[in-house]
Amino acid sequence: MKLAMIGFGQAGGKIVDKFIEYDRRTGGEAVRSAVAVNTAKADLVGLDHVPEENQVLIGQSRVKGHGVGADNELGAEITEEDIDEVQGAVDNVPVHDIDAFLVVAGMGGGTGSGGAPVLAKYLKRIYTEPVYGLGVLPGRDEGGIYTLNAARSFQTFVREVDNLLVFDNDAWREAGESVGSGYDRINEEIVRRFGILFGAGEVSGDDAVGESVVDSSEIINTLATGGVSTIGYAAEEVENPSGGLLSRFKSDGTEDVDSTHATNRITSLVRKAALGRLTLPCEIDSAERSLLVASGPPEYLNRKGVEKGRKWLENQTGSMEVRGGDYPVEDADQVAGVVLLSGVSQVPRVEELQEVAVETQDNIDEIRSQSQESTTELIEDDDNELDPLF
Ligand SMILES: Nc1nc2c(ncn2[C@@H]2O[C@H](COP(=O)(O)OP(=O)(O)OP(=O)(O)O)[C@@H](O)[C@H]2O)c(=O)[nH]1
Repeated sequence: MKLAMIGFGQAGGKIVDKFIEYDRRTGGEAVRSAVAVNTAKADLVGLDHVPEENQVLIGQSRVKGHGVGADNELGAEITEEDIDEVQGAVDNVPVHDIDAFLVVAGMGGGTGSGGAPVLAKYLKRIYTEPVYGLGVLPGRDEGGIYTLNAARSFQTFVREVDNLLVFDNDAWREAGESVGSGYDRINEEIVRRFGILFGAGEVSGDDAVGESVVDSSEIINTLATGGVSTIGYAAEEVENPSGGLLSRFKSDGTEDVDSTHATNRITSLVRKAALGRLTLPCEIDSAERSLLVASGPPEYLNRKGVEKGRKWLENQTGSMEVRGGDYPVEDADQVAGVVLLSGVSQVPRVEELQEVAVETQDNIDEIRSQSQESTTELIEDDDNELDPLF
């Protein structure tokens, strides 16, 4: 799937940077174009891979390159005012060559949380390609203002994008890890999961030696539910055909992979992926549609495994809208199963986020004194009443 990625705010920029690195490392081509937008100059300077001409500093007249300090109302205002500058960078995107936009942002801060929904709305007005979001939820220990930002932004972001893919930092924090210290590890996890999904729809004709390769229209159809999506992943090491003396492949190059074993491995990975830790934990039977991808050396992929995995997912989700296929990666030393659950509705974390946001409004004086940031307008604006999400 060919994507134009736009990273908004610090987390968004870092994750897009990581996606480019992942593509280069794995020979993938999912990121056709990358743009980073920020109100803080230092965050843009820290990027290694997003081309400089595609880095956009907005709000200079308001915050002088110093960021909006978790004020997401200000982040949204600045984005509206400076949307032409963002458009200037989006003009570099070869839109005829992409399948969709992906706007990536942390939901807890000010710039990404405020700006990403504004940009998504704008892109949808201008372009016919789908606009997806990748929203990162803050950890529970980040404080009230981050939760409040996330609750409000999440609501708006879901409304403005064609589908919001969600990653919950909180579900991925390791015991004893402080806020921020695990981001490198977490960002790796994000790009691995989403990278396989997006890479799967990007196998060119020449590489398509898999039995039933996933194409981008299947990903788009799965995401057409709208609402919120989550991803599961599981992998198992295997011996690669080019794996040296111990290789189980014959000297004439033909594979010697036991097909029953390969089938069972795929179905078991699909189960582990769906029942293990999701990017956003949820009840999987609340998914409207799903898609499974089996990736790895082509010799280890087979149609039967994918079919059995699909049947199992149909049973688990109670939906017949389950797509599936494989993503052959010649040099891989793992077989991986990725499950995309789209249009999920029973998500405890989102329900909790909303409750906390409502409580937060009641304790606003306390939060104001804890936060240096101006939250007044955001909280006192009557139009910002919280609506139920599901
Ligand atoms: N997964 C992940 N989450 C991050 C990372 N950096 C920040 N976050 C999360 O994203 C939220 C928003 O932070 P930032 O992206 O730094 O904020 P911003 O959008 O730049 O906004 P301001 O700094 O307020 O201008 C935080 O609450 C964290 O939960 C990162 O590298 N990876």
